[in-house]
Amino acid sequence: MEKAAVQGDGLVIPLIDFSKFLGGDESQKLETAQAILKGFQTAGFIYLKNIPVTAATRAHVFGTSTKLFRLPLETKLSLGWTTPEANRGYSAPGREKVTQLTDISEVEKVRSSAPDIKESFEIGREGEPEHPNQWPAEKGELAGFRATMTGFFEQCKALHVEVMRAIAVGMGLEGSFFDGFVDVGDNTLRLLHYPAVKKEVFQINPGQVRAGEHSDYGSITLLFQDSRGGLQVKSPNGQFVDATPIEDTCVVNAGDLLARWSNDTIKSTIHRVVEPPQGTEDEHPPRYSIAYFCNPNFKSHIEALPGTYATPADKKYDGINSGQYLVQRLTATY
Ligand SMILES: O=C(O)CCC(=O)C(=O)O
Ligand SMILES: [Fe+2]
Repeated sequence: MEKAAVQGDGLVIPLIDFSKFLGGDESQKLETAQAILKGFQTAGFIYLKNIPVTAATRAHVFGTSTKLFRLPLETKLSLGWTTPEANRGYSAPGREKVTQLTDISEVEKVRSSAPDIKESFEIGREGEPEHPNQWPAEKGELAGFRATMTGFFEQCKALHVEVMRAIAVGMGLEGSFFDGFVDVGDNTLRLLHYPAVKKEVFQINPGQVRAGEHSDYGSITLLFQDSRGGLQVKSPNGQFVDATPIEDTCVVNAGDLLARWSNDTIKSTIHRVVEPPQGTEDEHPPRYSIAYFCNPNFKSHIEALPGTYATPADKKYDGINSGQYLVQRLTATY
């Protein structure tokens, strides 16, 4: 077995070679699927290496993301995020305060005390006439932006399908069990930029973070981080543990809807982004990351998966529509 990607305070996040699921023989496939499921059941997080999204593609997408955030604020604001139903476009620093709080007035209080130091840009599935993506003008540095991002969106969509196949195999279900639940690609590609920030900002306000603690909402999230660090995952004992970047890996975490779908046999674990651990300068350099939030098709009805309960009375949650669930969660956050 591979050395764990992260280990501390009772939290063990495995590092898993995904090529052994995609291209291995039957026993490698099964063993890898079981390791993936176990990672989601115990930590809620895994690191995958040897995924089909190449290092060159990832580097190109990060470079393109950097260019977007270099646009004048005014231009970015003209592409602004509008509604939870659309969930597309630009959010300026302080706009979204991710938190576990669902009471709007509580969220408001937290937001005004220490807003997240980040800006983001969300891209949804193409071909939804009611919710078009907010593309920047294809000129100068931004020429090719749309093609780059839609291409990456499709690759991540395919990776979601494959990770769900691994979960199905791990659970002893038909490998294709989830295919009809995830084939539409009702997912969100979020480009994230955490601007350079003076270290004293964190000293003056001990509650200051780059992104507040939260769990994700959907099935799984594919998270690509640069080499800066700062991502932390909450351990079963309640401490935040550094999820240190490992080159050429993708961090994958389970979201609340997958936890619910699995009757809480899979964990959706709290995480956040704080001041990076290292650095001798008086300012932290910017950090870029890319989160691809996967969801079951918005039309899907989500209720406890076969094998996750003994009798119907053991089902912890009522069935719920995937799209409605997501809009509910987003409404509480923005
Ligand atoms: O930037 C990161 O590393 C994490 C971002 C995140 O957790 C989120 O946007 O949900
Ligand atoms: Fe997250």
